[in-house]
Amino acid sequence: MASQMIREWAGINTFAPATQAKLLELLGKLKQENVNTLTILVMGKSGVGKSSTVNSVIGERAVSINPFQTEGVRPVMVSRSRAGFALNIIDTPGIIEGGYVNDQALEIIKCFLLNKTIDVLLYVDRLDAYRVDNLDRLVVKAITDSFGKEIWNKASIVLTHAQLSPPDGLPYEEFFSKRSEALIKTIRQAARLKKDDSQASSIPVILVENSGRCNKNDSDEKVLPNGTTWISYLVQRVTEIMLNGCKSIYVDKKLIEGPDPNQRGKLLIPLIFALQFFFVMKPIEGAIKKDISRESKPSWETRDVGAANRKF
Ligand SMILES: Nc1nc2c(ncn2[C@@H]2O[C@H](COP(=O)(O)OP(=O)(O)OP(=O)(O)O)[C@@H](O)[C@H]2O)c(=O)[nH]1
Repeated sequence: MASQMIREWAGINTFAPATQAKLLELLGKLKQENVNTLTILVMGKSGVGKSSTVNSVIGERAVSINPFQTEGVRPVMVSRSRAGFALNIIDTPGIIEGGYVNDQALEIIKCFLLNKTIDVLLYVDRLDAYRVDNLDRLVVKAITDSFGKEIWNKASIVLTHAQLSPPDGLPYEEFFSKRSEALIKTIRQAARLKKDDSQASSIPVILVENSGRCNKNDSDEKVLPNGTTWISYLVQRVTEIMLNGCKSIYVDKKLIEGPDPNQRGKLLIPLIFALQFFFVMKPIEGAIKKDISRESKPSWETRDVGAANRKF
């Protein structure tokens, strides 16, 4: 029923014909694999370009953009359908406020996601930020604590403001690769991903330029300084993540609330009692018995016993 209410994805017609053709080909590939719905969650710090990226991908101004960081805004799900395929993109507000994770904002996002399935997470940041700081770690940790480590198997980093000239004459690719490595390292550390976690070493990084001044190639497609036609590249990477064999994340009550504190450790109680009995009670009992058997009776006790015997 919900799919009947989804608006047609008309924004795709605003893209260059070459981009449209690639997107429709990718949607066809998903449908071939029996994927008819794709839900993308967009998260990141405030003002990094999350909403702008949603609008760029949808091809219309579906969510509002604010040049000033907005706090306390609710998540928004933009749904569009095309040829029987439903695309949902969930835009979320930044979760950092005053240098800390805003728990209330995080709770609102989690409640919004209840009973939804996250197929792909786009973790958005800016390419033109020159270092990774504690805020990045806090956001990554909050995402991991909320949806589990597995969310990173379904994630990609998105770096906006990608039409830049790197500082100090650094080649574009070198700057991009250094920025990506720093962010991937931070995600691995903050999310505590181990080397054998399937996607830990290969979180894809997608470059995005949301500005209307983004360059275009001869086919009128939006193109980055490294020659990537980024809209179709983004959808291609998203398709690959969708089909990468790792499970999508279903957000249920248990995931949001964490394990039931009343159940936590309940199974360990008999084991703890058994250990206490064998390794604490028994040795103490043994020691007491040994002590009693070794005890030499005091002379007054022996004397009294002798006197008492004589009386009888
Ligand atoms: N030049 C350039 N500007 C961008 C790009 N992406 C976003 N912006 C600008 O950055 C500002 C913030 O963008 P938003 O899309 O509102 O960022 P957000 O992450 O959704 O922000 P919050 O909703 O506050 O968390 C706006 O002024 C955008 O126009 C980009 O790729 N290039």
